[in-house]
Amino acid sequence: MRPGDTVVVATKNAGKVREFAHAFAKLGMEVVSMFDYPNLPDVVEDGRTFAENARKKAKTVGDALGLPVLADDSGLEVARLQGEPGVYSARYSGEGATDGTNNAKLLEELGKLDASGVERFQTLEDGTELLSEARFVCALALYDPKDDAFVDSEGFVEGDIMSRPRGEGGFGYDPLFWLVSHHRSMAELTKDEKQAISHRGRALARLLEQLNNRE
Ligand SMILES: O=c1nc[nH]c2c1ncn2[C@H]1C[C@H](O)[C@@H](COP(=O)(O)OP(=O)(O)OP(=O)(O)O)O1
Ligand SMILES: [Mg+2]
Repeated sequence: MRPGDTVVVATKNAGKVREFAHAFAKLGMEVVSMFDYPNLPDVVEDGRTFAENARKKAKTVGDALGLPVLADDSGLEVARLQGEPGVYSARYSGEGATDGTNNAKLLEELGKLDASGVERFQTLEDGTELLSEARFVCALALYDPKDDAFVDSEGFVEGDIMSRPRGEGGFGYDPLFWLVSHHRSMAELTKDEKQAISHRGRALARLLEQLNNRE
């Protein structure tokens, strides 16, 4: 990946496309996604880990196009839900899931838990409660069909799940993800702020570092 290159990202998630486009633009690279290649095969995300799913997406699309491809598999792990929704984050609320229905399902599941015996939750100035510790995970896989080789990386960010959404930025579970460090939700960060601390931003920085070290 060099300035002037076009990076193919094997995703149908518009939020991810925006974040990768923003990050790669700073490096002088353009991003295209599965929205630009409508006839690609569907990828069944049946891996047990984020890393397996990222490789599967990258390889399926890379082999179909005959081009190097970057894929992202990511999700939310919630401590009081024993790490759920994890690799099922995108389909947490079932068939036809949207960010809205997934966020509602998350609050519903946390609402079902017995709060007795649990340490009193922290409450923010506006009355929002912090319901559980959580982390976002992002696995990236860069696949080159020419030599059937992968470069992998991972990134994480820790936060807390909020009892109600705040902010308009980002996507997915961002409005429910509180960052103590910023005293804001992930959806209240600018694109640059999110890139600097997010699971995806960190995974991308690590991937680029590995590529630089090879040259
Ligand atoms: O920065 C993030 N901020 C908030 N939520 C996020 C983030 N990153 C991933 N997430 C959530 C969204 C989705 O529920 C799941 C990803 O699922 P994942 O299968 O990797 O992506 P996807 O199906 O939306 O698109 P695609 O597979 O075509 O890349 O985790
Ligand atoms: Mg997916």
